[in-house]
Amino acid sequence: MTSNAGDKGLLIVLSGPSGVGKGTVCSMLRKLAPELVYSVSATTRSPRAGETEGDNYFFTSKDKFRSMIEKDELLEWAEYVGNYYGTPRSFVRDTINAGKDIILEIEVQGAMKVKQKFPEGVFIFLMPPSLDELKNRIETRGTETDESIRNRLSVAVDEIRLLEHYDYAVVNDQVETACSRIRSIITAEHCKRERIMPYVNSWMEEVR
Ligand SMILES: Nc1ncnc2c1ncn2[C@@H]1O[C@H](COP(=O)(O)OP(=O)(O)OP(=O)(O)O)[C@@H](O)[C@H]1O
Ligand SMILES: Nc1nc2c(ncn2[C@@H]2O[C@H](COP(=O)(O)O)[C@@H](O)[C@H]2O)c(=O)[nH]1
Repeated sequence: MTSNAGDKGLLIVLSGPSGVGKGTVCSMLRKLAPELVYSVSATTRSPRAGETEGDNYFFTSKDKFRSMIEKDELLEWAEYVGNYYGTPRSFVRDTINAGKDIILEIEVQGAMKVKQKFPEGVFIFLMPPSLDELKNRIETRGTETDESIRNRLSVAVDEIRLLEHYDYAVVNDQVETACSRIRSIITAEHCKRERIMPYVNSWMEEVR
């Protein structure tokens, strides 16, 4: 959904532990809600099979990543299980200034940094139906080494503890249902921000 002319778009942050299904939910949202814009992050991790430059991530060296930090080109960045991840600032700024809604799919440390800088953002935490199911999902995805799975699961509980700092929790039981919940949140946030009082006042003038 795009905002009224002249208004800024929403900055939506989708976080949650590794393997909960953030990427899967975002892929389906891309189909169901093509008007939403997706922020592509920079990372120092290696591409997985099937991942492409500029679509999944901007894959960068540690030196290049440090230079992006020094030049203040990142809205936020974090170190996550041995690699750096960060959100290019200019794309986010240009998108919301153009009145379009943008989604950042990022981990919790980065989300909290965005919240400090941009408290008017919409912060959504994607929850697994259970910790066993989270483990099952990250294992069956088949992309991580045993060590990476252990590291990712070991930070998951601390990540879930930060849930209270988010505006919404969405359980990813079924992908379609989770997408529908997220779309409802976006619609509600637009309704909350629309300046309806001028319209209401003009109707009231007519009935007076
Ligand atoms: N609702 C769901 N029900 C069952 N399986 C799911 C569901 N959502 C995602 N999955 C599966 O769980 C695995 C992890 O999903 P995904 O890669 O989207 O997670 P992620 O949160 O983006 O992980 P990461 O943070 O590591 O990138 C995938 O194999 C995906 O197909
Ligand atoms: N703080 C940030 N976290 C990010 C960003 N882009 C992705 N992520 C998160 O990192 C983990 C690991 O991702 P993976 O692709 O290696 O599985 C996951 O939680 C992502 O959401 C970012 O720009 N900043």
